[in-house]
Amino acid sequence: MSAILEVRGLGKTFGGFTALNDIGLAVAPGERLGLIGPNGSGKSTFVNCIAGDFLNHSGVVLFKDQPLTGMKPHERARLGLTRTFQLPRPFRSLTVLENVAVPLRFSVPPLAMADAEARACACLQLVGLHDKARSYAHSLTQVDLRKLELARALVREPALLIADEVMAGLSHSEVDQILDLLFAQNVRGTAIIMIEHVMRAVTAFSQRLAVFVAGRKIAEGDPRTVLATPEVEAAYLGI
Ligand SMILES: Nc1ncnc2c1ncn2[C@@H]1O[C@H](COP(=O)(O)OP(=O)(O)OP(=O)(O)O)[C@@H](O)[C@H]1O
Repeated sequence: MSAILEVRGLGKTFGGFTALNDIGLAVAPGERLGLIGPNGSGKSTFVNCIAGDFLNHSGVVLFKDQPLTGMKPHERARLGLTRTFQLPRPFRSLTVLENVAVPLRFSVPPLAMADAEARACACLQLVGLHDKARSYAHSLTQVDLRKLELARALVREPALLIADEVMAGLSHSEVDQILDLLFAQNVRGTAIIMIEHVMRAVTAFSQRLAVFVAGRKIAEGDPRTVLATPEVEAAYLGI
């Protein structure tokens, strides 16, 4: 099969500022791709353009060979392209289970409540939150909020998940929990783009690495090779 995601010539400006400049990137089905770059290099803007939260000013995004132009985020999610947000956005007054069931209630066709809850339960089992299913989202710890954010993105069994800094601020062992969870989901067939500043996690996880600096992709390929290139060392690691 061809790439599950193919981005060609993607550009995004904010007023006169160019946040993304002619980005091309492809992800294979089931692949684990790391996307790194300094603060402000355009990683989240890239995610927002792919997920449909931002309108790109040039270029095209193809998912399963279909151009996504004009499609809203929920329509892209229905196709199997989901993302997490850097700051988890649960419905704080709903329970953990209700939060995960909600996307299924609005799927096409919508699932009945009992079916949605059964699938949500299975997903909570996968991310290790099943014992907190009846807790309210506002009562969760940071790591559990990240797991809930992931569960909400994973409950539809997406073909591609974009995990945008899901490990920020977590302890060493909490990072390992999230890594295990992402590896397990990848084994189930989901391609994953990991955007992360936690370098040990992104290098352990990624089969391929892409590096953004100032809105441009400056390197892409095998992680070791990419990290050893002088341009990446200079621009990203500040060496
Ligand atoms: N809505 C917006 N309006 C104006 N400028 C924006 C907007 N969103 C992002 N930018 C700018 O675009 C650039 C890229 O930001 P972006 O958040 O994509 O970077 P990033 O690589 O994800 O950074 P970080 O690692 O800190 O999350 C930054 O200079 C940022 O200030």
